[in-house]
Amino acid sequence: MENSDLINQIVKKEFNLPAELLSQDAITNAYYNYDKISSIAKWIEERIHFKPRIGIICGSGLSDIAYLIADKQEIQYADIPEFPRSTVHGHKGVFAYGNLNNLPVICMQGRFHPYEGYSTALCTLPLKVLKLLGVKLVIITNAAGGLNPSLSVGDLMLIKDHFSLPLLSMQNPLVGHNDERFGPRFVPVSNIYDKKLRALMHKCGKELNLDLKEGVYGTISGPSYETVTDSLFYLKNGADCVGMSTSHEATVACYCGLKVVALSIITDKVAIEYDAEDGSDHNEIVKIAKLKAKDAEKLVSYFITQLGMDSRWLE
Ligand SMILES: O=P(O)(O)O[C@H]1O[C@H](CO)[C@@H](O)[C@H]1O
Ligand code: HPA
Repeated sequence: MENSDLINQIVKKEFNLPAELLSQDAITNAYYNYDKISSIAKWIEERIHFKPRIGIICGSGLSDIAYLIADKQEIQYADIPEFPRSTVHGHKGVFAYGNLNNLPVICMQGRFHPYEGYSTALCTLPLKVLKLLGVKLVIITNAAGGLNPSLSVGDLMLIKDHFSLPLLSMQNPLVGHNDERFGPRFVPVSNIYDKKLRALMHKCGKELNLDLKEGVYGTISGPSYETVTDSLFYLKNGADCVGMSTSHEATVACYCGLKVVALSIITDKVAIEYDAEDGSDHNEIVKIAKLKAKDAEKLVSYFITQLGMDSRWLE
């Protein structure tokens, strides 16, 4: 059977309507239903023989976080049936797994972005897979452009909230039929970035002598960067930095009952004055993220050690 016939058949069964009449997120969620995602998780489980408790998503240029894993093993996304592929420079497309400071961790070296052509539901499919693998907490990282003049290139920023026009305007991964086995239809999101985990992260930052900032992450859909007016709009509405990921991932993690902590590396300063020079360049962003990744790695590693000291964090 042709793939499009199959998709139409699945959608028709769920909605009794042709797929053409539905949003991409609704179609994705119909296709990647609970059974399909369970079979992806089972495929991975059978190969890794390992129950991860912590998931890490590596942002652009931040794949080396995975090298913190002592006995690291890998699965390529390309080998996993019906799993998307990474297409962006700085995103390898690999699940790395093993023990990190004695805690079982699975690390996504590469995420999926809506601008690659994936629906937000597809971009966040891995969070549902992580949930079924046994993950309780996710550490999301990203490279972001600094909007707030108090942020400098190289700063580490703990995310306390997000502001996302795409999420507010129907690019929401939870659109479509809901399966309560993952989470509820309507999801409260005012405390996605757990306050206690943020306090723990700040404690870690202090003990490591790192200058850890805190702020709001703004999401645009990309792949074009933001105009000056876009940036001013985000800044005026509370965002301190801007990127093209994270918010939809954190939303799905929260929906699935996973605890979320998220970190941005400020890789560039976004222009907030008209006619200023435009410094946004992805190769440069990846280069800066790699250069500055050491502090993020130290922080993540120490944070995981702290998580290991109290089993309640990973309940
Ligand atoms: O958010 P991550 O994946 O770190 O990457 C950031 O870098 C890319 C833009 O240069 C965008 O994908 C943006 O979201
Ligand atoms: O300046 C930026 N804008 C959007 N996304 C980004 N990701 C890294 N830097 C940026």
